[in-house]
Formats: sequence, structure tokens, C-alpha cells
Amino acid sequence: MSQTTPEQINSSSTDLVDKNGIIVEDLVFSYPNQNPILEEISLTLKPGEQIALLGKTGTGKSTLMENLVGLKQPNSGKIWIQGISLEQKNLFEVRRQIGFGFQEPNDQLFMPTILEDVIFGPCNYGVSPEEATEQAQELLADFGLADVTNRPVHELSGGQKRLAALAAILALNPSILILDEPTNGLDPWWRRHLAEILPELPVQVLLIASHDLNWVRRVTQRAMVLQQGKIRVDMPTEQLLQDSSVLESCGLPLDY
Ligand SMILES: Nc1ncnc2c1ncn2[C@@H]1O[C@H](COP(=O)(O)OP(=O)(O)OP(=O)(O)O)[C@@H](O)[C@H]1O
Repeated sequence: MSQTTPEQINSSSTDLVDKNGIIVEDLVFSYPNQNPILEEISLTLKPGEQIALLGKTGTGKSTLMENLVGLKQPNSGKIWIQGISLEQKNLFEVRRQIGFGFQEPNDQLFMPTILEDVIFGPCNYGVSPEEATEQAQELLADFGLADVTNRPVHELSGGQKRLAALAAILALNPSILILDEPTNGLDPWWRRHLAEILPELPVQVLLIASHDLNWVRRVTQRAMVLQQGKIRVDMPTEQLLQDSSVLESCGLPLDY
């Protein structure tokens, strides 16, 4: 069991280490002047789990993930990340734990070059520029981007931007990794390589939203399907992908 942080000691009695991983209780979220897109969602993602978040286009996967990382505020409900209640006063500490990959890398890369993007987070958390630069260059080389580290972001391909965004996330050594459609724009070699490296990362919880069902099968053991505001299916990924009737009923035909 990990050590209790000062935030946990100072927080209410419910913010205890037994809420490690991700815990969501009765989360409701709606966009302004709309019916809730997420309705009383409760879930527990335990340390050690690798989970797929599936669902038809527009069901709210990105919205749920953005709630989990504090980018959107639920109408009601509670979220704990690694035992820390997700609320304004804890946001800096919680965000330190989480790596979040946006569906659109352009939403993430905001510095003139990808090298600056990758060193931004570590420097923000106190790593020296020299150390951050050395680590960033290694990470970018690992992602096949050594030749473009100083090129303006807008000159990179879609796949290169996605890999650079992933390098920027991993530079912070997150304990929770949440990725929104991480294979979009990647060629088969990189899709396979990601399938190999993601499960080996030293993260406690890996949560991936994807429409790439066969890829998800290689990376996750548990799959949740979001449908009409609720988690309708929560079962082993392999079992779900062998059950065409459940997949069809969730609007997720395997062959397309
Ligand atoms: N800023 C916003 N304001 C109003 N509605 C929004 C906003 N962002 C998303 N939505 C709506 O919320 C719903 C859920 O969107 P979301 O992007 O979370 O779905 P998704 O499951 O991630 O979809 P996809 O599989 O296409 O990525 C959609 O109907 C979308 O149009």
C-alpha cells in the first residue's frame, strides 16, 4: 500500500488510501442547457488494471475522461484519483499523478517545438532544464522523432504529433495514464509498437478510449462500454470481443 500524502491527511475522512486507482461515485455531467450526457456513473479502476472505454461515436467517452482529469466539472458526484478527492484545492496534486492524451494532439501541443512541449511539464514541476532536455531528447528519439525535435509543430504529420504528445505525457512519469483514441493517425507499425510498450509502462491504471477493437484486445484486460449515459457493459475485454451479440447491441460491430 502506498504512503498517505499530506493532502490525504488534511482531507476529509473519505479521502483515504483505500481509494487508490480511480473511483467515481454517482457522476452526473451535462453540457450547458442539455440533458445529462453522463448519468450517475459509478466505477472503480483498481491499481494494476488496463481498461478500455468503448462506445459509439458521441456517447461521452471523451467527456468522461475530461471529468476524470479535472478538465470538466461534474454537475454532481465524486471522483478520487490515487486516494485524493478531485476538487479545485487538490487539482495541482492530482494532475501531477495523471497523464492525459487528448483525442486531438493539437489540443495538447502548444509550444513552438515538440522539444519545448516535452520539457514544459517536467520544468513546471521543478526538474532542471538540462535534465528535462536530456530526458526529452531520449523520449523523442524513442518515438522516432529525433530528427524533428526543433521543427515547428504545425509542420509535423498527424501521427508524429500524436507520438510527440505521448512523449510529453510520459516525460512526467504519471501513475495514471488516460489516453483518448491513442492510435488515431498511426500506421500499423506504430500501432503494434504502442500495443507492446503501453502495457509495460510503470503506471498503476491505464484507461484507453478507442474504436480500434482489435488493438484494444491486445492492450487491455477489462472493457467498459458507455451507452446512453451509463456504463452498460463491464467485462473482460477478450470475453466482450468474442460476444458479437453484446457488441452489436452496443453498436460496436467488430468487423468495421
Ligand atoms: N463543448 C461541448 N458543448 C456541447 N456539447 C458537447 C461539447 N463537447 C461534446 N459535446 C457533445 O457531447 C456528446 C459526447 O461527446 P464526446 O466527445 O464525449 O463523445 P465520444 O464518445 O468521445 O465520441 P467519439 O467516439 O466521436 O470521440 C456528443 O453528443 C457531443 O456532441
